[in-house]
Amino acid sequence: MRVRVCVVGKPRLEYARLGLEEYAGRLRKGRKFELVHVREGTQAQEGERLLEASQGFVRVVLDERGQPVDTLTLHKKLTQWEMTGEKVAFLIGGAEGHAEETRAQAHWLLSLSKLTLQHELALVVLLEQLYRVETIRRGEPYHR
Ligand SMILES: C[S@@+](CC[C@H](N)C(=O)[O-])C[C@H]1O[C@@H](n2cnc3c(N)ncnc32)[C@H](O)[C@@H]1O
Repeated sequence: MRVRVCVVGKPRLEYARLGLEEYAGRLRKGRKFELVHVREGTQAQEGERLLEASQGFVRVVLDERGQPVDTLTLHKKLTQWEMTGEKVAFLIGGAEGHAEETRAQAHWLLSLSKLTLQHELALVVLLEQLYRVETIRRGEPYHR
């Protein structure tokens, strides 16, 4: 299955760059994984760019107001989409968060926690969770 992560801007923080490298590297060995950075701008411009980058994909919009899930639920959702041949895109907003229009286009509004995370940190957490799901899919002992 094709999984794309669309994120506003490129990570500037060193820890985020390292986390991104680590988990994006691991993910590229599994499912068809793509990372798309869209240019920063106004909230509306960023929203348009995120929607354009995820055209034709099931859109999972990451937002603290979304549905909180555990890793096994995320795994189940991805498996369902894989079985129906969908491509899935995860959208991470910029410093101002997502525009209302972006949220309105979500197939699923997903929360990583109730806490507001800096967007580069949210990206690293998402990638680690996608990697965790991948290891569950492959029956590897990473997830406990
Ligand atoms: C700094 S946050 C934006 C905060 C903004 N005040 C808001 O109301 O959304 C930047 C991006 O990181 C992601 N993010 C931050 N915390 C999150 C969380 N708890 N769950 C899911 N995504 C989160 C979202 O994609 C969000 O658009």
